[in-house]
Amino acid sequence: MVLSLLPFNQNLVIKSKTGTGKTLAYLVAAFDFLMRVYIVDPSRAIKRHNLGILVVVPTQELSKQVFDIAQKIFSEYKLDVILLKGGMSYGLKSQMVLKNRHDIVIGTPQSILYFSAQNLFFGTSIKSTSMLILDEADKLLKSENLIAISEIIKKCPKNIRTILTSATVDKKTMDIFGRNFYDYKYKLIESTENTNMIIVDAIKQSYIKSAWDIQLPLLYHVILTRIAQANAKNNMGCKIIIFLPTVSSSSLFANVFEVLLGSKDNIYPKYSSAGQSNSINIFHLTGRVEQAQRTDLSIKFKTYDCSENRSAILFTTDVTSRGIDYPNVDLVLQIGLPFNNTQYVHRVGRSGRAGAKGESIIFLSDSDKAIIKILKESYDLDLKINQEFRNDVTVSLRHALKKAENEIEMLRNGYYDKDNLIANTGNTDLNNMTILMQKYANKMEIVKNITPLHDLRSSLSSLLNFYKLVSKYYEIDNDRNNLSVISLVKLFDKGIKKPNIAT
Ligand SMILES: Nc1ncnc2c1ncn2[C@@H]1O[C@H](COP(=O)(O)OP(=O)(O)OP(=O)(O)O)[C@@H](O)[C@H]1O
Repeated sequence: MVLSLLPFNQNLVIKSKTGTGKTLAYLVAAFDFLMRVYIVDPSRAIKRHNLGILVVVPTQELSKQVFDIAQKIFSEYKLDVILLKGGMSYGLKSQMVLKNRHDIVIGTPQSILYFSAQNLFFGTSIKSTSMLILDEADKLLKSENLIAISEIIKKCPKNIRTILTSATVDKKTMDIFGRNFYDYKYKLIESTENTNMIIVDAIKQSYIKSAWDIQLPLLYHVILTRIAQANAKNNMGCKIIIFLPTVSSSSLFANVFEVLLGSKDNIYPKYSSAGQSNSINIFHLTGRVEQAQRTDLSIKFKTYDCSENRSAILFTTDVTSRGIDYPNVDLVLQIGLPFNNTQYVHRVGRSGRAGAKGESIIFLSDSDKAIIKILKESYDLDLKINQEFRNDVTVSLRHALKKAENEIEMLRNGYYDKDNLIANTGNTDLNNMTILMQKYANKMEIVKNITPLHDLRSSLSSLLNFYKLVSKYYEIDNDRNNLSVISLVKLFDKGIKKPNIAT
């Protein structure tokens, strides 16, 4: 679509649903533009300190992803693509910029500003930029990034050509851009007539009613059900992304599921059901993970091979919600609320990419319900309750969990034959909630003993802070909600001391 509008003489705003190929579209448009610049003024193509295209993206992961695609297009024509990535030594970055031409430079606002301040040559070359691209423009023009973007734009020439893109770019974004930077005329390219519909139809969306004191066992049930269903079909595993509101809560959940499902810390390997423990890999990626490790994790999850019943589960925060293209993600789960309606859209859009089918389920406690109305109003989206994991499933799960915990209590007090209990947990019949919860409760004993109290504490206070922050947006009753979130502690009640959390 973008190509059909070429040659163009205008700024572009590219808006299309998540996962429909905006990156390639803007890179091809940018490539075409740069070729025209070089034909009109061949000296620009050979001068070392001219910058052709500057691509600004919100995260390091996204900058690497755009770099990989840009290299495929630009390198064919011996054009230089430079990635300003975090964690590179200053000397190495300097060398790259000095040695190479600057046909296309990709970075986050922070890496671009850092490097332009540190390196005189890059600082000078940015003044000659021909085209500026803001990928995930609505995110980049939010208050937290606005100062940095403003600094970058001040360094660029006044007559610069621009491309702004995102699935959720809207008039408000364009107004912010126009008001703060240029008196802006642009050509809007939209891939859909119904501008409200931002999520592709191929993603099946639903919600599950889930109070915080049941989140972990219910999540365990949902994950194992989906994996069993995938295994039954051609021995394939699942790729699942699980979003949590904060870094600490995502760490807590990742650590718990590492024990519940992963191969590490599997203290009693013989209790794991056949083919399960070694075939589920837990990944954990947040902004607090060191950059080199983040890149490594990201590549491993992206290229994960789900054949032979192998599954990968990524616990993450919004660092992964925008633009990141992990192919073949079967399921996106959200525990609790996203920051706002656009974050919901971007998270869901990690599934169902490039025409693939996908699924999204959000776990909502009673206080979280306002999001259903907000999604209806903003995107005309009818989020329906999930029929497979309805209330009666939660009720029977609660019942089975209580029974399993009582059994363990009896075992602890010497009333049960340990081997008898363990033998039950080896059963793989997921339809049998009693057995499933026995298995869960048994593993949770390990979790409770190894989870540091301070992890539980920091996870809870981060959740409470997050909900306080978004309570106005979602019209949440803070006091009621706090009690609900704190009930997550119940899941850790035995084995470790209950923390005293101030509300
Ligand atoms: N012409 C094409 N034919 C087939 N696949 C394509 C085409 N263009 C892009 N893709 C693939 O589509 C997937 C999604 O592309 P991309 O990441 O650019 O989506 P996006 O629209 O930017 O999504 P988001 O809004 O989530 O950032 C990628 O795996 C990409 O390789």
